[in-house]
Amino acid sequence: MPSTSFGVPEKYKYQNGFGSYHESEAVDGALPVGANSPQKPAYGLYAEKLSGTSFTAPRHENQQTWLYRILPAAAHSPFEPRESSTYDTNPDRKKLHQIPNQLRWDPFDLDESVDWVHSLHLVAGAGDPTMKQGIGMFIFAAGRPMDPHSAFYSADGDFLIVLQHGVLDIRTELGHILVRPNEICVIPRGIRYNVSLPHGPVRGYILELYQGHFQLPELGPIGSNGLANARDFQAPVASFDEDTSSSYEVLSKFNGHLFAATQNHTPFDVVAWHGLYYPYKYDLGRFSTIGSISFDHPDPSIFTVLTAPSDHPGTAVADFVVFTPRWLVQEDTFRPPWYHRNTMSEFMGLIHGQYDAKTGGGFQAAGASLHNVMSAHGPDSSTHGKASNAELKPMKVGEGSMAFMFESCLMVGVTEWGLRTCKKVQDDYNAESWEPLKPRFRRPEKGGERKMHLLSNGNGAAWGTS
Ligand SMILES: O=C(O)Cc1cc(O)ccc1O
Ligand SMILES: [Fe+2]
Repeated sequence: MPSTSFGVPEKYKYQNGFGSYHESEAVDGALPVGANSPQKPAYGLYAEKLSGTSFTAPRHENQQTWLYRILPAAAHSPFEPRESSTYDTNPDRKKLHQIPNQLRWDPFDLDESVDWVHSLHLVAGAGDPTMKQGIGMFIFAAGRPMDPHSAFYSADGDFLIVLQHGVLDIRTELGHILVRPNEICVIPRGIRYNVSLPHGPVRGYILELYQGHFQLPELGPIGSNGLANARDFQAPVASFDEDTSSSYEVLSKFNGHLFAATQNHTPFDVVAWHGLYYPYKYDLGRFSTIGSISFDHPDPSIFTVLTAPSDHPGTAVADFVVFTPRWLVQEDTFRPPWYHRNTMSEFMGLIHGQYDAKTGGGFQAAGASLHNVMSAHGPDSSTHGKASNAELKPMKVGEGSMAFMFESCLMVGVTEWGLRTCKKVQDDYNAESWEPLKPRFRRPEKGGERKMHLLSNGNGAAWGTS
């Protein structure tokens, strides 16, 4: 296999940029010039359009891609239902338990017996893919490559894949993506792909977005750079096979159910493509983290990598937020997150290391937690004890660690699998985390003890205290 100068195989070349118009041809001249659908596309290819938004979506949201392929995707037998009694990603509302409890899961097991398609477990979600509304949160754990003569797609939404263990070799219609530790990958609705596992078992989390697409958050006063920079997102280059004589299976996740169709040609026959609708990956190590350099703990929205907005500005159906290694330098500040109850729901996972708000040991890599709408939470008792007495010198937290959050404006329900079948829910979460907190209130002996922080002249306080 040809290699680049860095030893990375040629097939894993990428084009850089988020939301960028990209074009790629594996054979010179395969992309038509100045037109999308010529009467006879070059080399006898078929032109096929793949739309990720309605045709008439506003220009800044519009995402369409033109594919030039050996045979159109439509050339297959009718889809048949598959494994309907066992395939368990169906997000039917009746199966979701909406409960106010704080939930935490022990690390999910690796499962070497299944491939990618059968590795998907819906843990929690809200909404309904048939209405193109809401989200699904999945755990995946697989140990077998997909049959190389198969391709999978989800008609339900975009997959944001957060890899926790192993390496994913994803062959998509638009080219290859190698997802390595600490990387995430987005595969938009409808794109067909095959997952093989070059380094053995894999495990991780998926946020499926039933509505819209992910975008970079606004930067506001931060300015034009910072957080996830557009240039660090990588899309594949065109790469194709020519097999038109053996049998392939196309698997579809359609409203959470599995369907299969057969065809006598490879689904990976796209010789060239151009457009705005494509899969991409991002290395979380490239996230340029921003924080307070004076006092107080800022909202975690400053850690947003990608956001999927609702119709209401500033309110996300899903934010993907990362807690990266970072310096904390705030003066006179309780540095971990404050105790809080939020209108948004928060599903958290840990890729590796230790999350600085939960040092009690119960939140582990490959585990998860859910703090639903208005469910009270915050640092566990051990973290509170340490942080309220810590010497406030500059301190690096999260070294070697990567925690993340799927935050949503929607109330999230937990599936039967998430609540019971997986057998990972911790029954001592509250008892270990917050119930041990002791009252610390004491009445002032005389006068007040109102303090102003170091940077203020204190005038405001002086009027109100003795
Ligand atoms: O609950 C959590 O650990 C996530 C979180 C982190 C933070 O810094 C502020 C608020 C918040 O919900
Ligand atoms: Fe929180």
